[in-house]
Amino acid sequence: MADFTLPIVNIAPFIEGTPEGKASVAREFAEAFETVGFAVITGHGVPEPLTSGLYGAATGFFEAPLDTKMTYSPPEAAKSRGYLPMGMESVAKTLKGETPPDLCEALVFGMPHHEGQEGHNANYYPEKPADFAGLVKEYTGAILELNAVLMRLSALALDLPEDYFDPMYADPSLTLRFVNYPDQDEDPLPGQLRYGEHHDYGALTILRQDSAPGGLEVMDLEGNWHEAKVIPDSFVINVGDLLSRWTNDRWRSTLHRVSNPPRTLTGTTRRLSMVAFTGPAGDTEVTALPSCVSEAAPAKYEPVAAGEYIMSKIRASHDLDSK
Ligand SMILES: O=C(O)CCC(=O)C(=O)O
Ligand SMILES: [Fe+2]
Repeated sequence: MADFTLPIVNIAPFIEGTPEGKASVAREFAEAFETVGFAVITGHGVPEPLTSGLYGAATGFFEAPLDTKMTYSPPEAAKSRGYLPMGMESVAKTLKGETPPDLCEALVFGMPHHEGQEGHNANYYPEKPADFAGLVKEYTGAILELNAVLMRLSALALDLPEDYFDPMYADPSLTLRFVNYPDQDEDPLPGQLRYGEHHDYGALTILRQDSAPGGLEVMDLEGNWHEAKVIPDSFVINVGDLLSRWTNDRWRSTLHRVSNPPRTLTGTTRRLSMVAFTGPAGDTEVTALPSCVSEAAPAKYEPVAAGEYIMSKIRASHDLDSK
């Protein structure tokens, strides 16, 4: 347990763009995703004041009374936007059937520039703190820029031309999920966690976590859970089911969860994460990448449309498929 660390990859040499720098970052990226399915990236170029400003705004939102927060909860059953109070979601249901609700509340945004387009609902932007909407839009732009870099890096790491994914990411998908894990005044139920074990659904997830106790844990190949240490000014990147499937399982979509803080701690253990789930345009047909199939390793999966695949996972997490 003590010696497990997620691979740390400084991507600045890729962004700066010498061929040797790019090739060496791509090798580190490939190694991380083929073995652990996670990497911690530094040198990413997202301005720290933007990230920490938004972190502060999201913290302020969750401090509002529940009835204020509920005014941002949408009417539809499978909620992929707005406020999701505690008790709404049990993410481990996607794997294990009935499980107790996760000990978190969330505020979710879809892509600002998709709002109002067919198949895309409007976002709910809190009025307070002031300029939350502006910060969300600015951060979305910065994360999409980073994601475009990461997908070019992914292409090289998968032995594809650097611009291979560009057409599928001209109009990418992005869901921004702010998650608040409150203090736990009462004992959790048996098996109840801050966020149950799960795989992410999409392509790359870009996560900013904070250093409060009761944090992200990642499963290794032997089935042991390990704490993901928090590196300042970094993002945790992981491979979701869609990207793993795209690579014909060459890259791992690794099981992870958020643990409860130890009951012995006094003082606050409240934790806030900012999670960006990214993917290609919703109508992208995801079929095994040419560099990931061979006679010895034929394609394992049927082609799927990216957007439909992710929606089916969201429905399962809300237990709607069985109703
Ligand atoms: O809060 C975290 O560190 C991870 C959250 C997570 O895994 C998710 O939202 O999918
Ligand atoms: Fe996750």
